[in-house]
Amino acid sequence: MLEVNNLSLQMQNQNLLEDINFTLNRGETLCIIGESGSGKTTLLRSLLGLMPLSLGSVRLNGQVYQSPEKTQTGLPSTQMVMQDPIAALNPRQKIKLSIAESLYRSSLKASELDQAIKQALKDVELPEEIENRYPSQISLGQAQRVCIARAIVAKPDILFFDEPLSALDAIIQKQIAHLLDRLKKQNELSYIFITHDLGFARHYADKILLLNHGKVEEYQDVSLFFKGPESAYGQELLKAAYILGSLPQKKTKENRAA
Ligand SMILES: Nc1ncnc2c1ncn2[C@@H]1O[C@H](COP(=O)(O)OP(=O)(O)OP(=O)(O)O)[C@@H](O)[C@H]1O
Repeated sequence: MLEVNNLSLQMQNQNLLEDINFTLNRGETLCIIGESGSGKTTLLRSLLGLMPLSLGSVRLNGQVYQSPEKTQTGLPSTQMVMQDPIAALNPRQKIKLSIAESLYRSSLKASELDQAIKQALKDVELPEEIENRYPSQISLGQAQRVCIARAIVAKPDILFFDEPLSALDAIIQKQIAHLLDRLKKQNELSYIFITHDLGFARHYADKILLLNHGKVEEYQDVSLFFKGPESAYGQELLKAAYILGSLPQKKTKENRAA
């Protein structure tokens, strides 16, 4: 579905991204990991056409959307969920309007729009009455659910997430991670996550893309990566995560289902 070929990005004579290649199929989750400054956000921004490519291409269902000759802002059938849900919502708008904005291109009648918003809130397990509140009148966890509702209401094929759980406490993180997993299975969605949380990546990813100084250190099936990364950088990263306790010891069938 999504194909990234030889993507490179230079800015101010610096190689911010170099020769990035990966694919994402329907129903797959890719986690982009790597230390701070490795180029994760830059990669996401270049996929979305917010930064121009120097080389390479981004294709969606066979069609080129980004290349040095062509920069299209926003890929069709994609939506984005950011790290800070409160900052992502307009404080002066009721939740209902924030969700409705995702459908501004659709030709839905008012009653259908209303129904789609109610269904999206139900899908993210929020009470219907939240639609009439302002962002300041809901919790952080509820706000992130609203942002997810706003993303899924447009019925995308791919959702991009930039650290969507990092602003939340552990219990809410777990609830939202489960919600995202359920929505993915129900709607056959594909996900691309930027995350520093290797425990999350091990649990939810199908594939791992490890970046270091704008280059791919590893692009691996999740189980192979966590069994033993091939690169010295990958090994060092996992070692640090085990020492700091940010990576639980073993992924088993039982705890994957938990
Ligand atoms: N518009 C820009 N012009 C020049 N350099 C940039 C630009 N945007 C990002 N960079 C540089 O690109 C590098 C990668 O930044 P990026 O934000 O992609 O890293 P990251 O892996 O997402 O980091 P973090 O995990 O801290 O969010 C950094 O050195 C940054 O300073």
